[in-house]
Amino acid sequence: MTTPIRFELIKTCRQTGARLGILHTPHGSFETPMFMPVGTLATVKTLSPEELKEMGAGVILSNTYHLWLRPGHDIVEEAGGLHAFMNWDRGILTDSGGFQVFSLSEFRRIEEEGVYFRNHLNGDKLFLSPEKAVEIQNALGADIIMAFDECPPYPATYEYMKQSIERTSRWAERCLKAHRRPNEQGLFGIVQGGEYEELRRQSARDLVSLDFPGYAVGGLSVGEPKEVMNRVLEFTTPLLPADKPRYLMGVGSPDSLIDGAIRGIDMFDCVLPTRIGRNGTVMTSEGRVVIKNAQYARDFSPLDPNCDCYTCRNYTRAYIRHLIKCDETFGIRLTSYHNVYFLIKLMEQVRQAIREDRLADFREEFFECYGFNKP
Ligand SMILES: Cc1cccc2c(=O)nc(N)[nH]c12
Repeated sequence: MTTPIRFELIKTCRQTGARLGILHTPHGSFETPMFMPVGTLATVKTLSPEELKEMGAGVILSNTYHLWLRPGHDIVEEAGGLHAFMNWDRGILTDSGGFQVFSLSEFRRIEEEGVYFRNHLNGDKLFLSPEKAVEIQNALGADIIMAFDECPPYPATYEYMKQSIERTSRWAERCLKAHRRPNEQGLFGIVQGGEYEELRRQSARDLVSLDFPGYAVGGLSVGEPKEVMNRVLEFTTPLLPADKPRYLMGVGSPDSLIDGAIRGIDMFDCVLPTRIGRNGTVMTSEGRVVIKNAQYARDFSPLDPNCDCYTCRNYTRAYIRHLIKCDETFGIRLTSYHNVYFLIKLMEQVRQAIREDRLADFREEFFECYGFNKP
């Protein structure tokens, strides 16, 4: 069987153990560690594929649950799959829908066969199973698809977590059996187990024994403190094969991307840049800027003096503040463009620091400027 997804390890940072790699996919090869912008409904909100390409995006996300409901995976399949439908010819990854069911829908019941819940748009009763989640993703045609998992709430008891990861492992095996296009779409397993090292070990052991082409660390970025996330990564990533990609789901903020890379993560995704961009908050090399604040009314400097993106080269804080205050759509396009660009460029700096074996030094410099070390 030809593997559609291959991870090439280029080097390991001597200072931190972070990895520099290349993720080879049927739609191109992309350097890691990488940030993947989220385009839930087949669009990275307000940004065009050309803009995403010019900023260097390689793999973008879309979502099984949402596209199943609207427009329907059958329509996307008839369009020729997600790449044709959204005019994106680089990499696409779809999440399996499990997480969205738990975070979006009311009234849900989890059974061995799958999850019963209500459509968050109209209240209709729905059922999603490992087989259905893979069928939808096979129709959508992403290069990387995710196993159907339960992302337990945080915190969860050891007992609840144990029965949850054992079911998630059984679901993962069912996903592998249901996968119709293993030569074109790489199916990743999702390691769960919360903050319990023993359960993370058991989940990783189960999934690695099924030999997935890649692995995600799930169940994080669900409200746990950052030190819990970092501790869980410290004992989880070493359990995963060094020659396979490691994807930390739903992360994240600039500091979490750096700390995740240091702990051996290769791929990240998060709605943060476009979500906070839509309410006028931007990430800059000197920390977050809430552009609506009155202090920027006459500030004719760029959002970020150290950024060379389209927004920062052409517009001022005063102008962008004006647009956001007036609910002008162009305003959130400018903030979203800058925020996605900021995280993609941050990962370029992380990769360069790995090449130079100085990611720990880079972390200190970045945290100092960004304000994470400030009391
Ligand atoms: C999107 C996301 C964020 C955070 C965690 C998870 C998870 O555990 N499982 C899935 N399928 N998705 C997740």
